[in-house]
Parts: sequence; structure tokens; C-alpha cells
Amino acid sequence: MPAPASILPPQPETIYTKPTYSNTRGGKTYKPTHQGLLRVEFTPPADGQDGEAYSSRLVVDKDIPPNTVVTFLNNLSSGTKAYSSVQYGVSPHEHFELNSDLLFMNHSCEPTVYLDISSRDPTKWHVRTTSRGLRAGEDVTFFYPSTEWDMAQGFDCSCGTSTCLGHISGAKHLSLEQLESRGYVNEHIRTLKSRQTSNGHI
Ligand SMILES: C[S@@+](CC[C@H](N)C(=O)[O-])C[C@H]1O[C@@H](n2cnc3c(N)ncnc32)[C@H](O)[C@@H]1O
Repeated sequence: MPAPASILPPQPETIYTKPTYSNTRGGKTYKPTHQGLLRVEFTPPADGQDGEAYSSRLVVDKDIPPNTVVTFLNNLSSGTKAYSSVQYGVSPHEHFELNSDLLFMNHSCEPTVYLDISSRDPTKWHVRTTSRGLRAGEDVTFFYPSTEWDMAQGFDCSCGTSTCLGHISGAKHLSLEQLESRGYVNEHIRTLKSRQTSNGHI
């Protein structure tokens, strides 16, 4: 059966070129997509190591109060499940690509923001601070299972928080209690959780 039509365009309005370690050093070609608000940082690679490996993060440039919209999502395009995609509906076809520096939001088991994509209107989708707010220079992180049901690529989490869950592979593999204790849970994940039987099947 063909996938249902997406509520998002197949291509972004503006082509997004991912920053890299080399083009963020000295700012030669890197143009932040959220200038003055968010920037991508890379940890310098150890001698002889690949500088583009996992060492990137998204950092906020200014203080943002608690429970406040940091930015609305724009330039989105429909996509298929990948390490870079975000799931927005119960169907495994409902994924989108961020096509902005928001791609560099890492996962944390104690996130600094929520990715709120529960509305059926994508123009309302946004990144919002938690009840702690954000301090300039802090990492912008969200709890990946708040949007992802069964991730394309799980990973061993390196968030380093005291409540770290270890291996992260999506909401399918966590209890509702574990999800809710991390803050905001998107509606499609709540729906999928309510359909899940005790043996883990939908
Ligand atoms: C969309 S990327 C996030 C940005 C990523 N740092 C990059 O360079 O593309 C998602 C990937 O980043 C890595 N990642 C994100 N958060 C992580 C965490 N807390 N611990 C370990 N790896 C993480 C995982 O490899 C994951 O598949």
C-alpha cells in the first residue's frame, strides 16, 4: 500500500547545508540558521581522530525564561525514518527532516527543552524551554523518546545525568512512567503507548 500523503512538503523551502567542525572554526562558511539565538559547536577532535564524529551540540546564545517558546519549526520536509528524522504521527511513515541547526539537538535524559509537535498544524510546532529555562551557553537537548517510537539507530546515551536511562532506542522500549518523568510527551507517542499490549506489540 502506498504511504499516505504527508502534511509536509517533500523538499525544504531552503536547502540546508550541515555545518562541520572545519567550517564552524573561524566561521568561514557556516551561517547559523538561528543567528543570535542558537549555534552549533563541535568539540575539537583528539589528535588523529575524525573531527566530524559525534561531538557536536546545539548551544543557546542567550537566557530564555522557563516554559517559553525558543523557536517555531520551519523549513521542514517530509522524510523517512533516519537518525536525523523526527516522528510526528503514529504511522511509521510520519517523519520529517528539520533542515536547520535544530538537527544538532542532542538527546538528554534530563532535557533542557521540549519538542512540541502534538498539533496537527505544523506551523504550531515548536521548541519550548522546560520549567528550568535556559542559560546562555547551555546545551539545547530534548528527550528523543518524546517524539520517537522505535528509532532507526539506538545509541548508548552519554548525557551523563544521574537519571540516565542508558541505551536509547525509542518510547516503545520505555514505560509511560519513564516517559512522563522526563516531562512533555507528544500525543502520537501517548497514543502508541496506549495501544501497546503487555508483550510490546501494537
Ligand atoms: C540528529 S543527531 C544529533 C546531532 C549529532 N550530534 C550529529 O552530529 O549529527 C542524532 C545522533 O546524535 C547522537 N547522539 C545524540 N544525543 C546523544 C547522546 N545523548 N548520547 C550519545 N549519542 C547521542 C546519536 O548518534 C544520534 O543518532
